[in-house]
Amino acid sequence: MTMMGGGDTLTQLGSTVAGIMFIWAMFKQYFPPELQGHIEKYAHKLISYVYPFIHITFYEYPGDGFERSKAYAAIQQYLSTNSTTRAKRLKADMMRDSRSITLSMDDYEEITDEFKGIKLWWASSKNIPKTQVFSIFGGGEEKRYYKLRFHRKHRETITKNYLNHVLDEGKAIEVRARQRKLYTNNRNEQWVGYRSVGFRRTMWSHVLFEHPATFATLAMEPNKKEDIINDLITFSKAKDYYKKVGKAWKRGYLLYGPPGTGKSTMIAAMANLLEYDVYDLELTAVKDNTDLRKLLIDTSSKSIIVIEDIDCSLDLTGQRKKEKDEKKEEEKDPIKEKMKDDNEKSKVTLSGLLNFIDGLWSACGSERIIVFTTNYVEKLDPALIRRGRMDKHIELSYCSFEAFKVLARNYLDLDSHELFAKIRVLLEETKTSPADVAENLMPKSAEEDADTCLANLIKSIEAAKEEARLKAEEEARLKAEEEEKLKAEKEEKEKEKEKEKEEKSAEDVEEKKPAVKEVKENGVIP
Ligand SMILES: Nc1ncnc2c1ncn2[C@@H]1O[C@H](COP(=O)(O)OP(=O)(O)OP(=O)(O)O)[C@@H](O)[C@H]1O
Ligand SMILES: [Mg+2]
Repeated sequence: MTMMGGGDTLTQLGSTVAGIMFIWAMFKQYFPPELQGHIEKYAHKLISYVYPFIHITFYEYPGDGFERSKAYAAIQQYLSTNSTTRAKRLKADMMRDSRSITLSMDDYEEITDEFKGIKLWWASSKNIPKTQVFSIFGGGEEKRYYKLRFHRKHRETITKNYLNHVLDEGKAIEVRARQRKLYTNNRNEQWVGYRSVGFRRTMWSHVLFEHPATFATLAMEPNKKEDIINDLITFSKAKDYYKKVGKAWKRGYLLYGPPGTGKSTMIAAMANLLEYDVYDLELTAVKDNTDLRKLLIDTSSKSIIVIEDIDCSLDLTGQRKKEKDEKKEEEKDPIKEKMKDDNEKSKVTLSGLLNFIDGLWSACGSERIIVFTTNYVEKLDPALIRRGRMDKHIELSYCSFEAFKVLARNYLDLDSHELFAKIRVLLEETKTSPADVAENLMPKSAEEDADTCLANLIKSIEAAKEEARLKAEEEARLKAEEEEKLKAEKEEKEKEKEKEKEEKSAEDVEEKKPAVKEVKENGVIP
């Protein structure tokens, strides 16, 4: 492969011509205007004859310079895979958020590329400004750019096809190499902080997403699991379908069930299956509906937006009422006031949240999954979880025998064991969460083997069973006592009523007597 193509001599020629043009610009005032026109016309002809190339420059930070150009990033990816075998001087770099070293073309290096038999030259370079401006975010002091050079007769093909090819290819490489991220939303005040130093607002902070959970390790009935996996994969491939039916390309999942049944684990498994980023939205840190919308707009496609324990984050009307009451008592205490300011309550309303999920704004960006988790599905507003908002409702419940088998395989590499039958019966009788089962199956010391772990599990379930039995007994006893008490009270009341009745009838008799006497006295009785 050629490193410095035939274009190199032409480049030199080009700069010579440019030099001549510069001198011409200085002296042209001494020529009469008609002659000027003639000279320029022929000069341009001459230039295009000896220098038939077109240059296109792609800056890393175009425009105001805060946002890195997407085209530059894509070209960098494209060239780094295409150039490492060809360029002599390479630059090793630890890409942001990546753990491995990536190689790219060093500054002032040039490589050739070929597209449909057309030869092109890519050069990387940078402008160093005369005044050094300090910038902590890079991109401020040096302006890096890539320059593409090609023969002008290929203009059509290059601008229409080749550039698209480079951008698409670059993006695809980026997606393949990308490290997935777990984001969480910052409090509103922190956005302003970032803005004041001239960096673009960051509403989300992130770390690398490295949760090891997969659907293979998730304990759940196999057919239910299969169903969810199919649903997710169908969704991720349904771009054209969603377009056809006129729906935004997104899907809502509601995960509900008791604590420790794998709701959070399932979200991680979903992200790993589809290779999506995860946005963990903390609703209580969102100031109001407008901020909620801004957060939504700032999420990327191919992502899962998660709101955990939605029933707790969304105590909407009650929350504000309580705040007012508290204010009266605390007004004189400055420390408490300050503390309250710090955890100022969110003013996100139910309608704000509904809009977040399927309002007009939710359609910007695509390929997004929204997941709610809750322990109490019955507490949620029906509007929030109706189909169309939360399309699929998934119940995660206590550990079944099938789910136990998955855990036994994960934790102990066991497919069967003589104790399985006993465990099956116990699991059917007692509500045990997969988290509890998993905890017991994990060896606690080097001496513990599968047998001891299973025995531990049995012991633990039996203890839980005993506890549940005692609790049920206690409850039954309390209930019986309560009933007894109620019955006694009722009897007491009835007795009292009886007594009242008797007294009343006795009084009536007393009252009637004088009336008769009176009548008799008047002598009206027949
Ligand atoms: N179905 C499951 N399959 C495999 N592991 C599970 C499962 N359920 C729970 N676990 C284990 O138990 C732990 C707790 O589970 P997880 O955090 O997913 O529960 P959760 O349903 O989100 O609970 P909560 O409602 O309290 O948030 C996990 O670390 C995981 O190892
Ligand atoms: Mg959870």
